[in-house]
Amino acid sequence: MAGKVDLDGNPIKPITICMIGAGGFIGSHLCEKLMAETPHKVLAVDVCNDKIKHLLEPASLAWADRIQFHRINIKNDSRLEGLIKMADLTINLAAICTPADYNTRPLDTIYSNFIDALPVVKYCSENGKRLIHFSTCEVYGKTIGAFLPKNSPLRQDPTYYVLMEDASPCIFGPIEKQRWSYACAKQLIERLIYAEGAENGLEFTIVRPFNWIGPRMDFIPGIDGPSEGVPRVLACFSNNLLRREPLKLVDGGESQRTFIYIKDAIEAVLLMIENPARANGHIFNVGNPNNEVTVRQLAEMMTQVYSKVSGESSIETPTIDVSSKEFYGEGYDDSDKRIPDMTIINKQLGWNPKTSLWDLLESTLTYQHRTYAEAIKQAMSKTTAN
Ligand SMILES: NC(=O)c1ccc[n+]([C@@H]2O[C@H](COP(=O)([O-])OP(=O)(O)OC[C@H]3O[C@@H](n4cnc5c(N)ncnc54)[C@H](O)[C@@H]3O)[C@@H](O)[C@H]2O)c1
Ligand SMILES: O=C(O)[C@H]1O[C@H](OP(=O)(O)OP(=O)(O)OC[C@H]2O[C@@H](n3ccc(=O)[nH]c3=O)[C@H](O)[C@@H]2O)[C@H](O)[C@@H](O)[C@@H]1O
Repeated sequence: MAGKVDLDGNPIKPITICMIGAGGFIGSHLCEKLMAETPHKVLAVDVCNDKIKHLLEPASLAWADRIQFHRINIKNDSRLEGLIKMADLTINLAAICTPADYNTRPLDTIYSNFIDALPVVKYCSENGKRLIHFSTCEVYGKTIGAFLPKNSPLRQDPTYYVLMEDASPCIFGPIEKQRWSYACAKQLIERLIYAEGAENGLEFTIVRPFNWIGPRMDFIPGIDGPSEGVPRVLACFSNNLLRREPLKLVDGGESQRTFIYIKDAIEAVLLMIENPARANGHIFNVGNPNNEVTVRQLAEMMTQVYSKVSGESSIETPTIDVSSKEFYGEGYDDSDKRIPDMTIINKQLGWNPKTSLWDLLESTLTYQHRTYAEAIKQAMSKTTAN
């Protein structure tokens, strides 16, 4: 670790990071990376710490004096400002960020993604502290191409679908499509942060993740989350595979996504942390443009990979179609296609994703099988016995 330099050859000084939402999927991987590979300290803020317990206990861990957990709900806790003041950098990950909530709990979604993020921005700005804020690729909404006639050759032209931080518009559906409550709240907090930078000199970086996936993402309903809960697609499909039930394709599974392995994405975040001069003032797409599939193709790949890692043959009807109204309820809508432009992150940080979709699914589904298969079997046999 000693002697590590940044991208411009300057020595990297150890810093203290206030990480809000550290107990979630991305936070847990970022904490792991910071503890294992850097000298930085983390003040980990979250309402729960299940996903980082292995980094907090036992006290004999090599990094024990570099990570502290603070159980704080940022909605209403006066300790937050003190922690931000103690740190050199604040990273805000806290948010409601599962699509099943956007149309069913739009108020909680807007409060979580905008109102609750406001004091964090304000404390950073007032105290002259650097902020890395987690936004989302959903701020782009739908592509321009989605509005072209179905048979238009322009749909094949990247100008109409590649998403660029400094050029693409943000295209959301009507207000009654409450799906967009999340994207709209994230867009407004981005604009506020940008304005704090322009008017008050806030040093900020905004991250727009494009479907980061991997171990510890969300929960498996009925095992480590509510039975009726609907997590993001990786956990939904994992749950179906573990229970040997068909994977549900919403509205035909035609939407397209690019998936990136969490470990590749965390490398990009570490570069932002350790290269402030190159990251400040920028908005970065972080995704893998080479890993594009339709949701239907994702279901087929996951079925094949799960069969390989579990040694179980796949079921006779591996997928079924469901309507979005049935699956998510009234007010759902969808992004059609998400290809990140990589120009800015390449130029500023020289970063590129590495892991193919096949490889990332193999390591992730190996983890899902190892972590949950036994618990699911037991839960299912209990249900049958009752
Ligand atoms: N995973 C992705 O691919 C992805 C994609 C786009 C954007 N993002 C953004 O990245 C961030 C992190 O996402 P994630 O996938 O790790 O989600 P996550 O739900 O696993 O983590 C969010 C964490 O924030 C905590 N949190 C929420 N509200 C809080 C509050 N009021 N006080 C304290 N803690 C609170 C939660 O307990 C949770 O541990 C979010 O802002 C999300 O919008 C993630
Ligand atoms: O990950 C991201 O980059 C962003 O996008 C996600 O949104 P989305 O990709 O729509 O969410 P998923 O739940 O992962 O769904 C992906 C697609 O799979 C479909 N789906 C989901 C679950 C399922 O069981 N079946 C199914 O067909 C959805 O309708 C959607 O088209 C979430 O909004 C955020 O976590 C994040 O901001």
